[in-house]
Amino acid sequence: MSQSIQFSTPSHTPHLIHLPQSRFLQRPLSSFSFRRFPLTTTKYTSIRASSSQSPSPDLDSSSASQVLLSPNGTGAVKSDERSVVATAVTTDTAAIEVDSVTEAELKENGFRSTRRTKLICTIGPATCGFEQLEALAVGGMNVARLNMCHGTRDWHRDVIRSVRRLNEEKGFAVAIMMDTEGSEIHMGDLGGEASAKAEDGEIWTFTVRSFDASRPERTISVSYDGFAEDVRVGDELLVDGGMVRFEVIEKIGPDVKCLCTDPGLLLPRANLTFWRDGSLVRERNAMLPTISSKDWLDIDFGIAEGVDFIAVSFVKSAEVINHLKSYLAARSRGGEIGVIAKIESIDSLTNLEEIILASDGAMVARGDLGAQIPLEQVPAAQQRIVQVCRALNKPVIVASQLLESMIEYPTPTRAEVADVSEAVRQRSDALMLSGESAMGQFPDKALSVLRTVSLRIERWWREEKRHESVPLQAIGSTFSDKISEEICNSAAKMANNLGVDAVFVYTKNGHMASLVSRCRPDCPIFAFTTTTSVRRRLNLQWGLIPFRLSFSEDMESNLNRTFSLLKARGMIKSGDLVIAVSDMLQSIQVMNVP
Ligand SMILES: Nc1ncnc2c1ncn2[C@@H]1O[C@H](COP(=O)(O)OP(=O)(O)OP(=O)(O)O)[C@@H](O)[C@H]1O
Ligand SMILES: CC(=O)C(=O)O
Ligand SMILES: [K+]
Ligand SMILES: [Mg+2]
Repeated sequence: MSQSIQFSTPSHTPHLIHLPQSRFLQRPLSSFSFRRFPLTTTKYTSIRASSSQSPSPDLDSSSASQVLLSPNGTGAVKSDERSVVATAVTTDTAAIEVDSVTEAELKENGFRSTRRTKLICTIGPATCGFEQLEALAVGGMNVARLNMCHGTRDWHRDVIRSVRRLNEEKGFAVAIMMDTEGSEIHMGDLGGEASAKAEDGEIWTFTVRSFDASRPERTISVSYDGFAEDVRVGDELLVDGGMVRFEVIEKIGPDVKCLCTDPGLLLPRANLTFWRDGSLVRERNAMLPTISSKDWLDIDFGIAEGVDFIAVSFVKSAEVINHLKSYLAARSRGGEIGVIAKIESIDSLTNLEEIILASDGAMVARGDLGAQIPLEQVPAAQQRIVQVCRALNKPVIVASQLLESMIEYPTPTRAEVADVSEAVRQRSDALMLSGESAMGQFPDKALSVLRTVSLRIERWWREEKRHESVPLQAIGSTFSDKISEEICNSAAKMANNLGVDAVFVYTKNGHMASLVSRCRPDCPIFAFTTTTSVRRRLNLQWGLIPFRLSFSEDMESNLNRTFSLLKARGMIKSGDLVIAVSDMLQSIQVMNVP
C-alpha cells in the first residue's frame, strides 16, 4: 500500500514531476496544487528517472558497491570512500553508511525508541586517547568539541585524526567542533599546574607580566594588556563567573593586588570578569576583537584539518559571523564548515536574532553567560535562545555545568538531572559536556547519564502524546524554500497523526532534513545524504539518523534500494510505515515497507 501527495500541475503532466527543482519552481503559485494519489494507483508509474540525471560528484561507484561489516558483526560500515576491506551484503550496487551503535540500537529497540537529543563531548586529557574516544562514540557522542583555549595545535591535530580514524575504521560519523579561544580576559596557564587553591583572606597578585620560569607564589598572569590600567581599587574580580572572588585593593604598575573574598580552586586559563558597583565592567570588551589573531591561525588550522564546525566565542554581532563565513567560503570548499555562534555575552543577547540568523547554529554557553548576567536570568535566556533557534531553523546546543559534580563523583546530583531534563524538554538539539568529559574522573558515566536522561524524557513526552502544538513561523524566503518547508511541516504532522515508524528524507545539502528535524516529529528521521561531510554535520541535529547513501533523482528506485539495504541489515522490516520526502521531488509519500 502506498499513497503520496505531490506538488504538480493540475493537468498532471508526468514529466513535470521530475523536472529539476529550479525549473519546476519557476511556475506561478496558482499552478500548484496538492494531489492525492488514489490508493490503488501505483504512484511511481508517472515518475521516471531523467536520463540526464547525474550522480553527485562525490559518488564513487567502486566504493558505492561496498559495505563494511564491523568486527563484532553489528555492521559498522566505512565512512570514507578510500577504505578497502569490504563485504557486500546485498546484490544491490549501492552502499549505505550508518554507524554500528545506531544500527545495533535500531535492531534491538526498534526505531521508535532511538535517542533524538544529540550529545557533544569536550575532549581533554581524560578522553584524548583512541580507546577513550571510541568509548565515547560507543556511548553516544555525536560531536567532539575541541576548546582552543587549551592544548597545542599538535595535541588538537592528534585528536582530530583519531576521531577521523574512528569514523573510517568503525563507521561512526562523529563531527568535530573547534571552539575558538576568543580574546576575553583570562588567567594564564598556572605554569603547568593543574589547579591552585585560593584561601579566604589571602592576597594574590594579578599581573600582565608573563613568567619565563616557574610561577611566583600567589601570582596569576592575565591575558589582557590593558588589565592593570582598566581595573580600579574596589572592583570585584570574578574567576569563572564567581567560582572564586577577589577584591582589588592596590595597583602597582603592571601588578594588581587582590584580596580573596570567596575561596576556591583556580583552574588554568580560567575566565576573568570584573564588576564595579554591582555591574559588569564592559567597556573593555568593545576594544577586544571577537576573533583574535591567534583565533585566525586556529581557524586556518581547523580548515586544514577539515573540522565540521567552528564555534565562535563571545560573539557580539552578526557582522563577525558573516565575516567568518565569507572567509570560510573562500578558503574551504564552499560551505563545508558550519559556524556556531556562542551566546555568552550581554551583546550577544542584545543582538540575538541577527546573530542566529547569520549563523549555522548557536550554543547557550552558560558558563560565561552566567558571569555576564545575573545567574537567575540564565534560565530565561536559555529558553529564549532555544526558541529563537527553533524559529529560525538553526541547531541549538545547551552547554556548561550540566553534570558539573560528575567531574569528581560517579553520580549526578538530582538538580543536575533536572537541568538536563529541562534542556531535553525544551527540545534543544544537543547537550554538551565540558570539564566532565575533558578532565573529569567519569567521562563515560557522565555521557551515559546524558543518554539515559534524554531517552527517558523523550519517551515521557511521546507517552504523554505531547505533539508540538506551537505553530512554526514561516522562514523560507524563496518560493522553493517555502514549498520545502510546507512539505516538511505536513510530513511531520502526518507522521504524528498516522503514528508512522519513521520519516525518510533524501537530501543532498541537508536542508530538507533540518526542516523535518525542526518540526520535532514523534518518530525518528532517517536522513539519507550523498556525502560524508553532510552526514557528519547532520549529526548535530535533533532526531536525525544520518546515513550516507548514493541516490538518484528517481525516488522509486531510491526507496526500493533503501528498503532492500535496510531490510538486509535488519534495520527495518516489512510492514513498517514510512513517510518519505526529498529535496529532488516536491512530494510526500506514505508507504508500508514491502
Ligand atoms: N584540550 C584541553 N587540555 C587540557 N584541559 C582541557 C582541555 N579542554 C578542556 N580542558 C579542561 O576542562 C575544563 C572545562 O573545559 P571547557 O573547554 O568546557 O571550558 P569552558 O570554560 O567551559 O569553555 P570556554 O573556555 O569556551 O568558555 C577546562 O577548564 C580545562 O581545565
Ligand atoms: C561553553 C562555554 O564557552 C561557556 O559556557 O562559557
Ligand atoms: K573557548
Ligand atoms: Mg565560554
